[in-house]
Order: sequence, then C-alpha cells, then structure tokens
Amino acid sequence: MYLMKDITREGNPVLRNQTKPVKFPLSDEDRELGEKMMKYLEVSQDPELCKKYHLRAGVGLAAPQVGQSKSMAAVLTPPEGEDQKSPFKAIMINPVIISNSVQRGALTEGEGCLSVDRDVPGFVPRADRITVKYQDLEGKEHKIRLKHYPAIIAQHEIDHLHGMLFYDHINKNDPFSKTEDEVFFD
Ligand SMILES: O=C(O)C[C@@H](Cc1ccccc1)[C@H](O)SCc1ccccc1
Ligand code: NI
Repeated sequence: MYLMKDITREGNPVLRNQTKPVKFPLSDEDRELGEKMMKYLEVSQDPELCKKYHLRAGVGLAAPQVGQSKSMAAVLTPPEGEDQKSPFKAIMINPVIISNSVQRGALTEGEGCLSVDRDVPGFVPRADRITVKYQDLEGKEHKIRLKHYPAIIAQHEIDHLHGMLFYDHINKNDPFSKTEDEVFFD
C-alpha cells in the first residue's frame, strides 16, 4: 500500500515528464500500479485509516506521483457532497480529453496537490465540462462526460500525465482574477 513516503514531491523531475502510453494486455506490474493507486485513495478517504497511516486525503492520484512515468491515473470522488448523484470512481489508462466546454470553472478555494507540500493560493481555471476517453484495467474503452468537481479532478490528474502541476494555471499577475464566463464552486 502506498504511504506518503512513496509520493513524489515537486522538484522530482518525474513530475515534469510526459508519461508513456500503457500497453495492453496489462503487465501484472501495471495492473498492480492501478490497483494500488485506487487503494491509496480509498484508504485516504477513510478517516480512521487516513489517520492510522498518516496519509493526506486524496480524490485523485496519477502514476508520476508514485514515481511511474506511465499514462495512468486513479480518480475517486468523495461520497458526500453534491457528487452523491454522480460519484466517479475509475482507474483511467491512457486518458485523453476529447472535448472541453467553452465554459470555464474553478474551485473557489483553489487546488492543492499531494506532490506539493505548500499552499499555492489562486484560482485554477479549467474547463467546467469535459469528455474523456480512457481504457480500464481490462483494456475496455470508455467515453464519459464529466462536469464541475469530477471534471476538475480528472483535469488535475490528466495534467500530471503531461508534466503539468495545478499552479501552472494560476494567473501570475492576479492569482484570483475572475473572468465573466467562469463558474466558481466549492
Ligand atoms: O495531487 C493530486 O493529484 C491529488 C489531489 C487532486 C485534486 C486536488 C485539488 C482539486 C482537484 C483534484 C488531491 O486530491 S489534493 C487533496 C484533496 C483532498 C480532498 C479534496 C480535495 C483535495
Ligand atoms: Ni496533484
């Protein structure tokens, strides 16, 4: 099971590399990688286990964050909140965003990252709705539409697969700048 010591932190070049596509049929190593990343999210969202293993709660984890420069990420939206309607749980292999809404969105409290041990204040403008294509552990193709919070998480994780970190998107001159067509939500 991954612990915080296994999470790569900013400064480690693996976080800035473009990841390589994952081949199918999955090797045992790649299957285990996906399962372990999802396991981290599940354990980190259980208050007892999170404390017991000294984890930082996470709703997403990308392979570069555990030192693997492979195109794979796990997403697990927390059960509470308005996501109740559309909880999203997926190990996304070779994910590609195939369409973005013009409408932009951002979390009012900004974003954080398990690989960034500091607060970086500012809005992280992203597409409010996206269509993502990815393969699951069996290699089956999925094409899903995400909006609001799950869309933010998926974009944050897919960014990791392209060597991007959330603060790359923050406006340097005015971190909290709002343009008229953006929606902000908690
Ligand atoms: O570092 C990661 O990729 C995991 C991030 C993903 C994320 C952060 C902010 C906004 C969208 C996605 C962690 O989930 S940061 C910790 C966290 C935990 C619960 C809710 C929000 C953020
Ligand atoms: Ni991150």
